[in-house]
Amino acid sequence: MNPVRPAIQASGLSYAFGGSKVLEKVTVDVPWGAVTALTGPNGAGKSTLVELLAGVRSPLEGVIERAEDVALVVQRPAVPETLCVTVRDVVTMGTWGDRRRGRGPRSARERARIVGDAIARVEMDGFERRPFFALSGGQRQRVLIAQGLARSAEILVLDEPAAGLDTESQARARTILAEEASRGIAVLCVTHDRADIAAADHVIRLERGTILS
Ligand SMILES: Nc1ncnc2c1ncn2[C@@H]1O[C@H](COP(=O)(O)OP(=O)(O)OP(=O)(O)O)[C@@H](O)[C@H]1O
Repeated sequence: MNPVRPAIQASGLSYAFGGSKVLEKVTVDVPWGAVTALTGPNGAGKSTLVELLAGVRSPLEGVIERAEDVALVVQRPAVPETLCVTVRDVVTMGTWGDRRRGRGPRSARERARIVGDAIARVEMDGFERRPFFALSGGQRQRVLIAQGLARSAEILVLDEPAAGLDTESQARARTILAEEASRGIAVLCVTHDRADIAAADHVIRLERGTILS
């Protein structure tokens, strides 16, 4: 983590689906040690922007510099019953990300500790052996947040992590993000929630594919 450079620096990002422009020369910095909320109306381009920032999509134009690996928490997916992964499996997948670089857990015991801690933080302990498909939408979302935490990445990007959560779980998710930022990592969170926006250290507003200053 280099405090001089932002965690993510992106400039002049443009993106289109087919012929229709979704992002138009967007420039954003994501700072270290803070929660940055990304907000704006439906269709503004928030998911597209976080996918570009996380490296899931490539921009048509513009430059993105990431100081570290990014953990991306996607919106809760619908999963078929034939996908027999458990809650523990889904969270454990979060620890696989850095195997190429030898940065993952050093032992099975360490992996189990990371996974157990992440599950406990989203208050899903007791559900470890449950099939992921059998969870409610909000429970799946909490498990995906735990997967993001288990990545132990320096940059955490979440696409509407509070969608479908009850009020108590939303507050818990907000606390978790603040805790992550307070240990110095960069947190970028797409949200429509007023309390999330009020609690964020920085707010980026996107409207029709451009940043409102
Ligand atoms: N796979 C796709 N194919 C074609 N168009 C798409 C696709 N995904 C998104 N779009 C379009 O790109 C625009 C931006 O979508 P995006 O999902 O980034 O918005 P958003 O701000 O995240 O919206 P929401 O708040 O509803 O989640 C929308 O007009 C949307 O219809």
